[in-house]
Amino acid sequence: MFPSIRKWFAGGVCTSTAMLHGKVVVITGANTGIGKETARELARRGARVIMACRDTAKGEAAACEIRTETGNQEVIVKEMDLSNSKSIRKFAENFLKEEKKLHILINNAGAMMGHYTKTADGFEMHIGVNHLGHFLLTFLLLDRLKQSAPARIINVSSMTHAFWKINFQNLQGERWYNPLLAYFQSKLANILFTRELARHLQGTGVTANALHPGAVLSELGRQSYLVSILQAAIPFVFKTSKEGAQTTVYCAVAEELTSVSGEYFSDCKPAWVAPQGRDENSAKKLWQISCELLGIQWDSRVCSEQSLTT
Ligand SMILES: NC(=O)C1=CN([C@@H]2O[C@H](COP(=O)(O)OP(=O)(O)OC[C@H]3O[C@@H](n4cnc5c(N)ncnc54)[C@H](OP(=O)(O)O)[C@@H]3O)[C@@H](O)[C@H]2O)C=CC1
Ligand SMILES: CC1=C(/C=C/C(C)=C/C=C/C(C)=C/C=O)C(C)(C)CCC1
Repeated sequence: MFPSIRKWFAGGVCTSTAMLHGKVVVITGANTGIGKETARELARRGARVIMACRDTAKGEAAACEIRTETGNQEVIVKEMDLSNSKSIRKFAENFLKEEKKLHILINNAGAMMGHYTKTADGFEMHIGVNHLGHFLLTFLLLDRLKQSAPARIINVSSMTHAFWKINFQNLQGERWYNPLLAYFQSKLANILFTRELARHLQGTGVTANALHPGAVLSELGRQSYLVSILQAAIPFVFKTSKEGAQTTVYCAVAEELTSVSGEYFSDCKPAWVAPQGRDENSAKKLWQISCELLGIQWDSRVCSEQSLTT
């Protein structure tokens, strides 16, 4: 009985055997948890994997393990702190100098905080790292993705997007604050961003999809009492990080998703999106506010080039 219950909690498995020789992948937050297991699997499939990590020592330890296990020496660590737009711009600038192709961008990194904190740019940490950091990174790397089409952008969101809304009157939590609600808001932002991004990318050969990895026994709860308690109290309902990486790997490699864009997946299949994640007006409003906060103009070639030098 127990193994079958455990198998149910383990969730969907990516059955595609597609290999990725000659493909370049960027994964944020790849030093641990779901990101590390995604990096391991894509390296095993032959991709050149750039692990974008804020702590390069932790990143190098993970990369070394992956290189040894898979025999793929093209697993590279680069520094990027999503809580600092200067660091994101520096990463993108170096990447564009060094890499001529980018086929898969996986916006995986995620912060879950226990109290109010701000990024170096003064944004509330959840919206700053989980949404705005990835929004800026995607903007800076988009031309390379378009040049490498067919290409894919994958945003790791969460089922918790359904538990809250985008509070445009209190986006940065300055009026009142709850860290868990701020996390939920940022995961909803991931879905709305994906939706609007897919619309912008129509006809470019670049797709954008979002996903829920499942409830995963990773380091995500390190600063959240609630998640730590859940992980300790009911560990059997949580996936391992390898199980949690399956839907990301599916979105990255599945042949049937080549021209699927703007969708949301869980357990390697399409999943239900809460009404607030399907709201086009919110998606457009969030897009516009994100551009304003980051000082970027998405559709302007001139600004896109300037943004790399400022
Ligand atoms: N675990 C779960 O149950 C669920 C997770 N998710 C999502 O999955 C994704 C991966 O999370 P998971 O593997 O579980 O969590 P982990 O905490 O294990 O991994 C998160 C990764 O993000 C990195 N990160 C955090 N802040 C920053 C930053 N400022 N700049 C760069 N990297 C950063 C971490 O780096 P470092 O090690 O240096 O802190 C780490 O590599 C997240 O987006 C999360 O929201 C969604 C639903 C459920
Ligand atoms: C109890 C229980 C569940 C546990 C859910 C949990 C523990 C979710 C954690 C989500 C997190 C941490 C999301 C982060 O973005 C399941 C698996 C739905 C199945 C039904 C019973």
